[in-house]
Amino acid sequence: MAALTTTTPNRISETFTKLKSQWKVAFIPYITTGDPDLSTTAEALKVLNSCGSDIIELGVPYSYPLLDGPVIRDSATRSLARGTNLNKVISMLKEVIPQLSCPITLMSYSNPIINHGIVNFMLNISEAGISGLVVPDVPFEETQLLRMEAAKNDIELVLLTTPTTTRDRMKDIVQASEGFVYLVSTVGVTLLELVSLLSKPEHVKQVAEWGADGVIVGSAIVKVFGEAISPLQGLRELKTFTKSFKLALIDDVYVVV
Ligand SMILES: O=P(O)(O)OC[C@@H](O)[C@@H](O)c1c[nH]c2ccccc12
Repeated sequence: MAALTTTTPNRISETFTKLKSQWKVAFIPYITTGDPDLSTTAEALKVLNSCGSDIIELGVPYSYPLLDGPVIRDSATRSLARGTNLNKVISMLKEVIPQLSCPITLMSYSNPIINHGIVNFMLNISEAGISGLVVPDVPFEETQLLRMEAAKNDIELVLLTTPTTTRDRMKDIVQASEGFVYLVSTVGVTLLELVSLLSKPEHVKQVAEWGADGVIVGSAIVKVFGEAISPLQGLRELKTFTKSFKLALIDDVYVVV
């Protein structure tokens, strides 16, 4: 049982330590579970894994994804319309994660977690092989219970900051966050600039050159499935797309200071 093992080889923090020692920047694609359907998500995870993703961020669809942009919001709506729920997500992950070599971070709004029960949720995702968790709608001050239950199950709880987070609060968040600290580039003008920036491989490269330890690409990847004429076509495009992003990050040597 994963929850009881003392050494989890696939910790997010270990992945970053390894990449940093090689002067590499983590490539982290985001996809929404169940869009277009759960079996395609399972295949997409295998494609992302085999194309060199360092970590994969997987979204649990939610009906009020207030912190998401239009592309991810639409993909959550499509997924929920197909009947995706947390139990189905967990069962799918139990099957697929053993076939992957990169760690998976789950992204879920607080509501599905609370409905499932926090204690059960952490136990179940840990048993499924999940390594990290992002809960974007819980303010840092209210993350204590989540952090405690995550720690019991060897799940790294990733905390978020934004460009407007005060210095003092940011210090506390950086100290408490596990795996990595998620700098959300989605406030005001920064939002528009950075979101549009991260839609092409060269943009990812630019962010890496600014000194980030990793880059997360969500909307641009999710769009591939939204626009594909079939799940199979979506998977094909996902492959090409992921390879081009990954290539942009490895075709140069970065010195991150
Ligand atoms: O879509 P972008 O701009 O490429 O960024 C990834 C981001 O969408 C993903 O990590 C994410 C999905 N849902 C979120 C909620 C809050 C913050 C971040 C997220």
